Amino acid sequence: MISAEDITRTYMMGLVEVRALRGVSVEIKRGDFVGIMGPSGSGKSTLLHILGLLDRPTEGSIRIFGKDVLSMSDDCKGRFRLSKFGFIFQDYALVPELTALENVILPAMAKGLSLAESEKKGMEYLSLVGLGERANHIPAELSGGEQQRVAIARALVNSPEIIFADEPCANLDTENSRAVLELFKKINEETERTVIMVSHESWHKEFFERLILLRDGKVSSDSYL
Ligand SMILES: Nc1ncnc2c1ncn2[C@@H]1O[C@H](COP(=O)(O)OP(=O)(O)OP(=O)(O)O)[C@@H](O)[C@H]1O
Repeated sequence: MISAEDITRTYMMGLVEVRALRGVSVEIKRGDFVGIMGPSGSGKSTLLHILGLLDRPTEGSIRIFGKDVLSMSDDCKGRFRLSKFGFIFQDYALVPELTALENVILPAMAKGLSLAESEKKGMEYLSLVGLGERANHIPAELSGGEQQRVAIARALVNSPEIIFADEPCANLDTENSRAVLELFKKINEETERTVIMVSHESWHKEFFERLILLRDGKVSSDSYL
């Protein structure tokens, strides 16, 4: 489903070259629950952003659902992301002035659904993450764990086939982290959604089905657990 070959990503910091990825090849199958782990600076977020089409590699090729995604225009990539991908970031990235429901429906409205349809779907996903009763609260009135669950509902609202999560538990305590991981596992098992998640907590491994370890911008191991 995702086939990435020989991905490199070099950043220029003035005259200094930072080689974040040095030739990464991965094949991700439909329904995989993949953890990407490795030391700080090993290239985990860079790889996630590249696979999620939020960043371009310096070299390499990526096919997603058989499409050569790197040759797409930015507009086309945007539409592709909106219909096929859901993103969850460590800082939740919610709009502070909007209610939980209004935040959740943003991708559905951007995709062209009517307000009524978007709200119906939004409520469905807020209920799925256990926040049906908090739909009219703004982020400041919710705990960190609740805000992350709103972000998860938002990532799911367009029924994406692939969920990309960049350290989604970084700001959560163990109990809330476990709730988020259990939710991913449930979504993965019940709907065969692919989940690709960056983490640096070794206990998260018990939830993953497959673990890709990065070291110095390369894959140091890749195995089903
Ligand atoms: N926008 C950027 N400009 C310059 N260098 C960058 C940029 N983004 C990442 N890097 C560098 O690329 C390397 C890999 O970064 P990346 O964030 O992918 O690592 P990571 O494994 O996710 O790290 P962490 O666990 O600390 O978040 C690091 O050396 C980082 O400093």
